[in-house]
Amino acid sequence: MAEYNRVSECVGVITLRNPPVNALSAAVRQGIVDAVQRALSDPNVKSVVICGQNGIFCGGADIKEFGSNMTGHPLIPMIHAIESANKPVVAAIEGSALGGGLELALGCHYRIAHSKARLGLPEVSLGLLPAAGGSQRLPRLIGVPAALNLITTGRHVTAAEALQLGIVDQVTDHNTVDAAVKFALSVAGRSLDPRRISTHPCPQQPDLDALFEEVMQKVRQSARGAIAPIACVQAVRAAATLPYAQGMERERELMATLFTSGQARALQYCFFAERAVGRWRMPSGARWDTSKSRPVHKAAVIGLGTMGRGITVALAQTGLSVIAVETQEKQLMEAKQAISGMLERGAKRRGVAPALDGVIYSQNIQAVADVDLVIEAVFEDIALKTKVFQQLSAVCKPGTLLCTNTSALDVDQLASETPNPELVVGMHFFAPAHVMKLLEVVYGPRSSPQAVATAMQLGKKMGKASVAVGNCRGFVGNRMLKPYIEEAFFLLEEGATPELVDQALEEFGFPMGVFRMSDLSGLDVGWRVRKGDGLVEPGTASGRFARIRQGRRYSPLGDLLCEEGRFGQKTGRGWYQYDKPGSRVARSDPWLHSFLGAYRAQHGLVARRIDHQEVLERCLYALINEGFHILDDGIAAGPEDIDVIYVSGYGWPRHRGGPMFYANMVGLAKVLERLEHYQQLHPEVPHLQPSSLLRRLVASGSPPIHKWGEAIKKLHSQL
Ligand SMILES: C[C@H](O)[C@H](C)C(=O)SCCNC(=O)CCNC(=O)[C@H](O)C(C)(C)COP(=O)([O-])OP(=O)([O-])OC[C@H]1O[C@@H](n2cnc3c(N)ncnc32)[C@H](O)[C@@H]1OP(=O)([O-])[O-]
Repeated sequence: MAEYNRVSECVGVITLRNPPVNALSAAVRQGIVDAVQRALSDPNVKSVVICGQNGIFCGGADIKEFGSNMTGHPLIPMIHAIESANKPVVAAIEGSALGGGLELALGCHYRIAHSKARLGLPEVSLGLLPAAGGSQRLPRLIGVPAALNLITTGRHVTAAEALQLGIVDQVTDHNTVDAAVKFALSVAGRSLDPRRISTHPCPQQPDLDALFEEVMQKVRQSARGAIAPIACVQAVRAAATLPYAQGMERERELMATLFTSGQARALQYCFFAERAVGRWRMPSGARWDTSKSRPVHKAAVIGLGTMGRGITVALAQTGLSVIAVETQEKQLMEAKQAISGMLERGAKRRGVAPALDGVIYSQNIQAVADVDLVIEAVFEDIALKTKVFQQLSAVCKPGTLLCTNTSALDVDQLASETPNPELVVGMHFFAPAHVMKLLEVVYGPRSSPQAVATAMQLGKKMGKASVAVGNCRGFVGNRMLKPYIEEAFFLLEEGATPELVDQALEEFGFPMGVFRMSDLSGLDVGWRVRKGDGLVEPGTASGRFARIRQGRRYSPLGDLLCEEGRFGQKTGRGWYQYDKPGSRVARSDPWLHSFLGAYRAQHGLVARRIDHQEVLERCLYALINEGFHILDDGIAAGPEDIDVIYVSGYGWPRHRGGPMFYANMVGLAKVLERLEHYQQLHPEVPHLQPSSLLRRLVASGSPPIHKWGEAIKKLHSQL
């Protein structure tokens, strides 16, 4: 709701009250309408200030209302009534003014912001566009290019940048409401016509068509199938070419195409899923709100290879002091240089001083004796990691949390090498660790809730999307990736090409298909893991048993390429060819195509036509099916955990919501039917065998995704 007071005798102050972000719910909108009416009809009131309680102006329209029929006073006429008021209305912006919140402020005649405030129109990140006049008023206020940038990216700007752009009139370091009241007093009685943004013509832009063409091309390229960014460009074009009223009509039309779209639902699901994973819970019943994290003032990183360097930077950027340990002197010197460079570049981008002094380098593991938390990032070898954990147990002070950055090894096995297994968790970062958002916090059966709480808290502090998952081979992300990659290999055997498979996945929205991604990360990485799994035996890549390993279908295609030294970009040859080792532009390789032909002939395989639909169904449904096994095993607490992992760490297109959300959109019965179809065709492929949880969910009427949690609990209780 919105509260109304009169201060300084003649200033009406309207305070939005809807914790935690004063979202413009129906009650708040009605409260504003009533309060504005009171202020305008009170002869004692000369000017008005609008602000938000608890140091935040307004987080925009209430996203929770989008799922149901919108009721209450509409936003557009509410804002119009403020703009056309005959008394100056000043917005006092603290914390955030986002989406409808900024649109409300743009309807006011003046805007005062606190220096720490953030402003923006992030609707595009929810699959929408600024639909309360923002797409028409912002270009009129700050010009077309700047408005296009803010609206198509959805980025938040600082108060300083907002002042420079002309969005706000004043920035203060003091109490913003007081500053706004003082300002409101100073502008009482002034003409307001020049302050009604909607009445302004849009600043002329030379060569408008060329600008919009260029922006639309860029947006289409980066959108990868998302429709909202394109609609945002079209809405701003309306502002630049049409009178305000017609522009508003165009804004309304475009919003109508987006509001009920599957993409908007997927992106709003992601918004809430990213907040839901912070409310973690373990099968033991331990939860985020009943488990206290330990304070971490000092941390350490053991092993300064690529991952160790990125982790050190991510920790140092939080302001923590970090001990970075590397036993090899040459490696240590190289790491120091690399880390300093990353810290300086990061600080420059964020406009802050680099935290170089926060990192202490050492060759001696003794140096970590008094830290609160250690992250081990040495080479992915269980024997080496075990030795490091034994050394740490001997060196570290009591209570120090021992975390491993392993991407696939058994966290509980490492824990068993220490006297306090409850202090051991996995912190699985993704390369580059100081850039990639995702962090899998892996708990073993003996990890304490406090250890999980501390790792999750540290992840949040590093700005990571931290997801708590159980310990198993490959945890969640890599475990689901395995059947996805295997299906891609099988499709090559049956007639597909890397180009066809990658094109299907990239049109779906992935930044890179399986084979381009494999060339980037290096084919030898997967080869080493398959060797570790005992799947690769010398000389078994040909002959009758080449395509059956451990009792199931196996494709040695990747192994054969590695035996040829084709590791991908780093060798200039992989599934594609590259101009030279290290270059990134993939080109079709005739050698690879004739190799596939020869391989099929050798194994009596006849190539057949494979379409994009089959590629998507086999690769994505195999991945999703593993997701259901993971939910059934309790390794992930809910579908949101899996979806946040895939969207923030594996390139799953955000406008598709994530693998489990996508399965829900496609329909669980359809996913089950297609898996059964392919399983019949390929009985030697166990990962196509539908998960029993999927079967049971379909049998129980395919409940909507937000009901899966309770449905799974109920199904488990019936077992
Ligand atoms: C017509 C108009 O054109 C259109 C159509 C629109 O206006 S569309 C809407 C456009 N607005 C946005 O895109 C802004 C979205 N919000 C944010 O970016 C951030 O929230 C924040 C404002 C920067 C604060 O960050 P935070 O880190 O301090 O807290 P939090 O954990 O994120 O959020 C705290 C709690 O508030 C909830 N919440 C936040 N914003 C909300 C919103 N707009 N509606 C409903 N709930 C919201 C959130 O789910 C969480 O709930 P819970 O998990 O505790 O139950």
